[in-house]
Amino acid sequence: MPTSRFQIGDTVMGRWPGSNLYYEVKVLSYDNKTLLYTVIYKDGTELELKESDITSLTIFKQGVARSRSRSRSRSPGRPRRSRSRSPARTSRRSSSRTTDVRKEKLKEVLEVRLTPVPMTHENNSNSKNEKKEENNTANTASTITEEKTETESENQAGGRYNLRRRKDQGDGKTVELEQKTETEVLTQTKPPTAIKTTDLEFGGRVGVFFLMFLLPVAVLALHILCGQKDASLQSFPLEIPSLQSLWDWQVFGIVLLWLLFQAVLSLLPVGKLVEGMPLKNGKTLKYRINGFYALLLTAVAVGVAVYQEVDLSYIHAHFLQFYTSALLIVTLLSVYLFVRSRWASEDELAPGGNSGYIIYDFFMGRELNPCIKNFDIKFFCEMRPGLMGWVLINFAMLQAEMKHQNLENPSPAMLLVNIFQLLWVVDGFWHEEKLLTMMDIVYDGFGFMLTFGDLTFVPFTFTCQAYYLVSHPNELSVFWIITLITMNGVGYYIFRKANSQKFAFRKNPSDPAVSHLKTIPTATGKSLIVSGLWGWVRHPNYLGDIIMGLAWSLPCGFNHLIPYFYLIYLFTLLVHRNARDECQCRKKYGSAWEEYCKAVPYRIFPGIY
Ligand SMILES: NC(=O)C1=CN([C@@H]2O[C@H](COP(=O)(O)OP(=O)(O)OC[C@H]3O[C@@H](n4cnc5c(N)ncnc54)[C@H](OP(=O)(O)O)[C@@H]3O)[C@@H](O)[C@H]2O)C=CC1
Ligand SMILES: CC(C)CCC[C@@H](C)[C@H]1CC=C2C3=C(CC[C@@]21C)[C@@]1(C)CC[C@H](O)C(C)(C)[C@@H]1CC3
Repeated sequence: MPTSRFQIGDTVMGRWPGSNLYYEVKVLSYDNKTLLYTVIYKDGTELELKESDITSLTIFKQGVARSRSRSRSRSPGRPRRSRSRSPARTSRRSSSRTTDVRKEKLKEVLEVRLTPVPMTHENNSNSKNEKKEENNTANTASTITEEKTETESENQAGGRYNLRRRKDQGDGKTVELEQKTETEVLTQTKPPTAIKTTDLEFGGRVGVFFLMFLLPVAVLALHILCGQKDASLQSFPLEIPSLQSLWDWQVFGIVLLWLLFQAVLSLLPVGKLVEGMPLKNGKTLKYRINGFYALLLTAVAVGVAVYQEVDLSYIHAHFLQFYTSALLIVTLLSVYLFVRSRWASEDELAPGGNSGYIIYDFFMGRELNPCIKNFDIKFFCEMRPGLMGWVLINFAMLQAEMKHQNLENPSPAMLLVNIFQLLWVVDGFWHEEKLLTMMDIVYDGFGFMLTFGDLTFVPFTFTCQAYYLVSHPNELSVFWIITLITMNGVGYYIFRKANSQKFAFRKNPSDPAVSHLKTIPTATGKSLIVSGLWGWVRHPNYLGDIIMGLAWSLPCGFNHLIPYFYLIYLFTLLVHRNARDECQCRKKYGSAWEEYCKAVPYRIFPGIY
């Protein structure tokens, strides 16, 4: 009969899963069967820990004192080796790695896997920055991170991997790893088993099956409605196009050339090379951040084409054919992605697209970062052809409007829609690097949903206001123009300020631009901003985006609902995304998140819970 070393009620130091940080915890109970202690952290989080992840207060203090004196006596020339629990930190490391560093990285990755959510948005923080943020939690946490010597770290490694969350948070994803010594981990030939997706989104298999047909049909319906004289929803379906009119080989060729052109631009050796977030296998992919240059070069190419009297209104005249061509490419690409994922190692699979159900996994995407050599197909599709295509199509609609309505200059409504959306796209490319830390890149697989979203949904629905205005002119008074410019400006300010503030804070909380902000410390060492925009609502960046979305639709007037499609989509997507993100934050930050929710009760809209 095993006996426990620590007693119920004892205050001891417990390791936080996925880290080298020790916190003061209270022992709540001991399970003789699993040999696990249930402990409660000061922030209220309850976890199950192994005995080897618990140490008594006295031994812990002696250990810290010993390692401090050791670090003091270290020769000044020898670099201090600091270990991180953050996957982001590793992204700054030199690409020529030593075996030691690789080992350490693998350990970190394994540690990170123990965290309830296999992702982090923290980006490129260096050890100094991270340390600063940890200091925010100094009142609750003690860290031996900096003081650890290599031998100590490695000795400890053996017992580090099976910290277990006390409660499965209901996400159905495995958060437990078998205990392995570091040597076992490094010499194993097979990567650890991938997390199986059991918690299905979007209504599961049946839901995604219908979505897969509904989405393309909905976009088609939107086109038909936007393009026909009477764009009211009641008049649907009026002008159903013949099957023949949906296809044109020349258009298909143009779409292929566009994709190729954007792919070549993305490979140009201009712009900085940055490392993405560490993958499960410990590797990081390198990305060339040259989207802004690619946008400029695309603008030059389009300028030259217009100068050569290429009639861009061709895009308007063949809009449906462009859509069907893109849809065919999306379908073929999704099949390719699904088939190639059969050869992907389990480690390369996305946590959300590995249910074992073909339809579901095809839709959600099995592989996280499908690459051809160094070319990350997902990262490319997410930003390049769709976003650039959006701006190009808008411009083509502007030309089509002048042609169809015999105008010498584009209408103010068309100009506003073009300028507002161009500003957003330029902003996206200017901050392209930040995309690397987003949920879509770090967490979601690349399947039909994202390929469809990136290559057809973005260019063919985000352009619906401009498409609508070609055949539905709307006069705008000066008052309206000023109101819309102000609205877009306010939305953009909130969107940009909130995103930049969070990014700067995650990078370096002591940055003078953000150091004045009030924060709530969390047990993970990261803090949550609780003042300024992030103290107003819990997702101010979404609010800014929605205000902009409204300013993009209002220029089309109030005659029809159809130009408000983007706003309705954005609202639905961001409300769903907010719920998804909050669920993950609750798991990541436990009671600190609850405290944040109490301090900032509104989700996206001020005054609305
Ligand atoms: N137009 C469109 O189609 C779409 C636009 N977008 C836009 O993209 C942008 C990014 O969106 P998205 O990635 O979804 O979400 P966020 O940029 O809001 O990222 C959410 C993460 O931020 C961190 N966080 C949350 N609250 C706080 C806080 N108080 N203090 C510090 N960190 C906090 C958490 O991660 P951690 O703590 O781990 O850092 C959380 O997981 C938004 O502006 C959105 O509007 C997004 C989707 C579609
Ligand atoms: C119902 C559809 C299939 C859903 C598709 C959703 C996608 C179109 C969007 C999901 C998140 C996106 C983002 C951008 C584009 C649209 C998609 C892919 C974004 C890259 C655009 C540029 C911005 O600056 C951004 C903030 C980086 C956006 C991030 C999210």
